[in-house]
Amino acid sequence: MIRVGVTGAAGRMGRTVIETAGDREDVTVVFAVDATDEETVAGTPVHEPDDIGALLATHEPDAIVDFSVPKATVAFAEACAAAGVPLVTGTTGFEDDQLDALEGASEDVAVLKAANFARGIQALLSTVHAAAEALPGYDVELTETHHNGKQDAPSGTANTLLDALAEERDFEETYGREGMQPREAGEVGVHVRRAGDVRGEHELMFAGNDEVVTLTHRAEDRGVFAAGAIDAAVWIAGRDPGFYTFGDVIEG
Ligand SMILES: NC(=O)C1=CN([C@@H]2O[C@H](COP(=O)(O)OP(=O)(O)OC[C@H]3O[C@@H](n4cnc5c(N)ncnc54)[C@H](OP(=O)(O)O)[C@@H]3O)[C@@H](O)[C@H]2O)C=CC1
Ligand SMILES: O=C(O)C1=N[C@H](C(=O)O)C[C@H](O)C1
Repeated sequence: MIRVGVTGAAGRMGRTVIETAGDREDVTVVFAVDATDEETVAGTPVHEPDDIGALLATHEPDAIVDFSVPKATVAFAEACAAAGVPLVTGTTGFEDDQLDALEGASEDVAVLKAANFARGIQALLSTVHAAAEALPGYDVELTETHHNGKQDAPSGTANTLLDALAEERDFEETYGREGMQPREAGEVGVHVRRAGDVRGEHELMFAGNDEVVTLTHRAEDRGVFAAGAIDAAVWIAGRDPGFYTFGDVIEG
């Protein structure tokens, strides 16, 4: 049984992590942190972000599971590095300097960052490489859909899919189109939709002249992300410092 602290605890994902952990026997939540005014989340008392150093020292958790906002994640990573507590973060929307800060923390402690903790996305990533290799010259367009509360665009997962595609071919991204804007050779259109409470949908289309292949992942419940993040926390407990991905967890 590992002991974790949850940051961003009162958000859509943090709350789901605490609820999911309550149904598992390999993890227990020892503290929760959020900027909210709520006193508890799913029965767990919520502490202020500034308390993170003291919480790490008092509870000595095996890992932190973070779904918050980029600025807060960087502060938590620095506190984790100082306390020697591994960090698992699913937060997305980082600027380059914030990514540098996370990598800096990973010199002192294990840090695992994943834009998507659904196992299906790991399978989709492998398929992207295979499709791009098998379908040279086919046009590619990426569409992602999320709930109306999502802050960052395109999604972290969309960027991860584009990174995977970039390992196979050169392209320029174009974000939406309007007016007289025909498709340029070698571009990948990226399309962002925000509506309702869609948990997260990503579709990568490969189109030739007479055929279309679409690779689609649809998360139907946030529990799928929470389960993967908790699996990552179990995996990272006791690991050496370093910067890890969810792919490392899947590979075992
Ligand atoms: N990797 C993955 O599998 C997934 C990643 N995500 C990502 O996780 C992140 C969170 O998503 P979601 O839960 O939907 O977002 P929410 O906005 O619902 O939750 C974020 C929470 O973080 C809190 N917060 C803000 N500032 C701080 C701070 N300084 N310290 C502690 N908590 C703080 C917010 O509080 P307040 O509202 O009061 O500001 C809020 O409760 C996003 O970046 C999202 O893209 C989401 C789903 C899956
Ligand atoms: O904000 C969300 O909800 C999600 N964010 C992640 C992302 O930006 O890729 C993962 C998932 O799609 C849900």
